[in-house]
Amino acid sequence: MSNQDHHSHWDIFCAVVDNYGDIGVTWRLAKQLAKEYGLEIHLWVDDLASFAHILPKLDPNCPSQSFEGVCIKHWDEPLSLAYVPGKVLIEAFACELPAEVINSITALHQGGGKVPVWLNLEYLSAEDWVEGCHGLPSLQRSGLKKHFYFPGFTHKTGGLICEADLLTKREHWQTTNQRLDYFNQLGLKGINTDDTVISLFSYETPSLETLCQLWRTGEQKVHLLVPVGRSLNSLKTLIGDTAACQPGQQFTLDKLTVHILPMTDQQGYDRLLWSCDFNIVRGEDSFLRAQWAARPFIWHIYPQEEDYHLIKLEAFMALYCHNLAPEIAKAWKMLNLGFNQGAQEELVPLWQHVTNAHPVLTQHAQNWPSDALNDADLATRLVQFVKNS
Ligand SMILES: Cc1cn([C@H]2C[C@H](O)[C@@H](COP(=O)(O)OP(=O)(O)O[C@H]3O[C@@H](C)[C@H](O)[C@@H](O)[C@H]3O)O2)c(=O)[nH]c1=O
Repeated sequence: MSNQDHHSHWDIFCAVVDNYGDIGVTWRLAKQLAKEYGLEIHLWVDDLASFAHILPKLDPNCPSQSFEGVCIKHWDEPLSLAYVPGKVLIEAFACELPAEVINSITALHQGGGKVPVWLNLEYLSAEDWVEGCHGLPSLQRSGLKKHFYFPGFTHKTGGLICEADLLTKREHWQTTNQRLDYFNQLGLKGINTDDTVISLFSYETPSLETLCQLWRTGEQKVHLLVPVGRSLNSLKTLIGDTAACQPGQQFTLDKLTVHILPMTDQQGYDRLLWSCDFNIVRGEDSFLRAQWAARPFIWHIYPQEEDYHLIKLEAFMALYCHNLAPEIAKAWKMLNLGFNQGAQEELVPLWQHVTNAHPVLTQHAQNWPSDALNDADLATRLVQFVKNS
């Protein structure tokens, strides 16, 4: 037995492909495992500059630093920091692990040592096949075994990331009506109690032009809160040169006010979602956080080749609408599908339908988290999975 057998830490490797979803998901998981399970977590990230957008305190030039009980390490090539095998090795979203890591666990295996439980954390999907693939082993040429870990919405999958106290905190925030104070803290001006507030964190789509025109000419005052980033590219016809937009700016056009926000840390973004009447979210992590925010939302799913993402969208919508009144479910689904397909005028009646159904959709959104979580969240199931491995 080598000395390395005694290391109990977990390593999570994350390659930032584009956007913030890969790092967003792994950072949430790392924080939760450290806080709720007292685990020593090493989060290896190849792009610290991107990470700093959602963790502003991070120093992109520092190779090793700790926040919220997680040791964040720079994953460069060749690896400057030594990798020491721990209890668990997670490769996020099939990222290719560094050669040093593979060599190290292979040598350990060949020497008869105890190798880490090796998992590939997959993307979230509500499709049926996920249940059958969750947990399956894949035998590597080296003789090592890697398991596929699939997050999901049913009890036969790997579950969904949700911190133990999150829903209680969110409920307290909403019942004590902290949103106007929060908007003030963010420096947003002119939002009154009865105004409609919508957050926007999407990819580019012409649907936004149509919705903005609708909000502009409606009866109700609408505030659109837009963190700097890709959504702004779709607001050019509305507010002009969006490349020059700075956080803190706001543009009022008839009944619509667009507020440009800075990106905040994840806790700040959660609070934004909890504070809005409606959220437009994207990708994987903001999509899930909008569900925990218990408010109606549109999901702009990450586009994939041959429109595969639309299959994933349909699978989720079918699950989400399972016990929603059919007429409302139909309008909400068509609104989501249309938004993802860049629909324009067709969205107008759908938005109106969804707005009229806002109280029903909000009630539905409040019931959803317990249905989605089933018996346990992802971290709880993951810790159990490792114990059983
Ligand atoms: C707007 C905002 C977001 N965030 C966080 C929330 C999330 O953790 C993260 C955004 O991630 P997502 O919502 O998943 O959207 P994304 O588009 O950034 O990420 C995507 O990346 C692709 C590579 C993946 O394949 C997709 O599945 C998806 O995850 O940014 C903040 O922390 N502060 C902010 O102000």
